[in-house]
Amino acid sequence: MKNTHNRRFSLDSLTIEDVIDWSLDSSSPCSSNDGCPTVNGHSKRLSLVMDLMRNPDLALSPAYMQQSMADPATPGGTNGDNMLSSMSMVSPPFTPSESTVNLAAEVQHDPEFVLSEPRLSVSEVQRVQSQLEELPRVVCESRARIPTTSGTEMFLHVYSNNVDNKEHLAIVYGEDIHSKSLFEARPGETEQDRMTRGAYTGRLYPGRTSSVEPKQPLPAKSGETLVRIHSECYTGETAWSARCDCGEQLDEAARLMALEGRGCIVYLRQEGRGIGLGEKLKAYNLQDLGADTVQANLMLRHPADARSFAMATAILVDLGLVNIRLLTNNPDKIAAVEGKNNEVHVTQRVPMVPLSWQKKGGFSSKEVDKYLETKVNRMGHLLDLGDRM
Ligand SMILES: Nc1nc2c(ncn2[C@@H]2O[C@H](COP(=O)(O)OP(=O)(O)OP(=O)(O)O)[C@@H](O)[C@H]2O)c(=O)[nH]1
Repeated sequence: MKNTHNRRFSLDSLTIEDVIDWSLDSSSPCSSNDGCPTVNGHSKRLSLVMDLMRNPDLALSPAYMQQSMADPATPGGTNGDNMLSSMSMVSPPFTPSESTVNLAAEVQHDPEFVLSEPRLSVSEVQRVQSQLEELPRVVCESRARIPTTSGTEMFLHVYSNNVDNKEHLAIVYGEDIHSKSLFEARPGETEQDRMTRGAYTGRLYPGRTSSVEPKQPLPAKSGETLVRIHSECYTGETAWSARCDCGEQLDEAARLMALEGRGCIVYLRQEGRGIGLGEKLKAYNLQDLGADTVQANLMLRHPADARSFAMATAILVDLGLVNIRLLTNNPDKIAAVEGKNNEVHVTQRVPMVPLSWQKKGGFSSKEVDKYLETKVNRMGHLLDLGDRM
């Protein structure tokens, strides 16, 4: 194995706090406070640092080194804006920036490249992300009552936001949970418009003319709402995959909320832990070739987990769900969803134990065993493997 150490733009001696201080330092040439252009509210320099922290192996790229070391304030230095002007204005956790993808491709074609583990763990990266990320602005565009095949009804909420163009969702159990942004009056709208987009109290029925029911709306229930923050998984939820337990987790969350008569599943469109379905399928092939889920992502030049949960925090705030019981085994998700300014408070973690482990049905496969083992051993998930693996 070739030694690539001396080719690195070294973060080795820096702590995460050093990196944050450096990128936020208002006396440095490209900070957010001195008029330097910004990306998604952060200084461009900070965005570079975030790219590097998500994928530290970018530092192995000569192009990355050249560009990231270039200082716009240094005479003769490359103007960082040239590179950064090609960066997507969309938050990297949701849509990887062009520059990241291109640089990653270059690393891959570097004959001297040797795959190495990230120097910052997943939880460290997510802690930094949650400290830095501003909450996106979200608007609930519409909602509708959905009777479900289990006999329970829920209200499906569709959100837009100022960060990406995906339709993130909230699946809401309980008529008293209302979206602030949905119910806000919009200029020029009629009662019919309000009912059509779902900004009504009570139930719709043929001939109804007012968005507000004559009787008082239900008093808001206090207490801590059961919440699941779920990331899209086409394979596990729609294509019957036994490689992961995503479908089972979604069904189980819905069942528990139906039992309580109240709850919310925030459904984020960050397929494959944020890398997208096409890349996830490549990761599956690498897993069949012997890699675990973390290694497969890294081999494809993606972070082990490319997700952000700031969107979920913003949606929960919009729904007024600020004290929650969170269904998860992922400690990083708890830290991330609480938000930069503790906008949401997780009062309790409710574990998600596979149904087959509880002897309550479910399914088993050697692939899901490996998937769960990797979550526990490599990503710090809070599941007791016992003597299963
Ligand atoms: N990259 C990648 N993503 C996967 C793989 N298997 C499942 N996923 C994705 O992982 C995500 C599952 O996330 P969640 O179930 O919301 O959350 P979690 O972080 O695993 O933690 P829990 O809340 O404990 O379930 C979905 O986006 C899946 O598409 C895999 O092998 N590789």
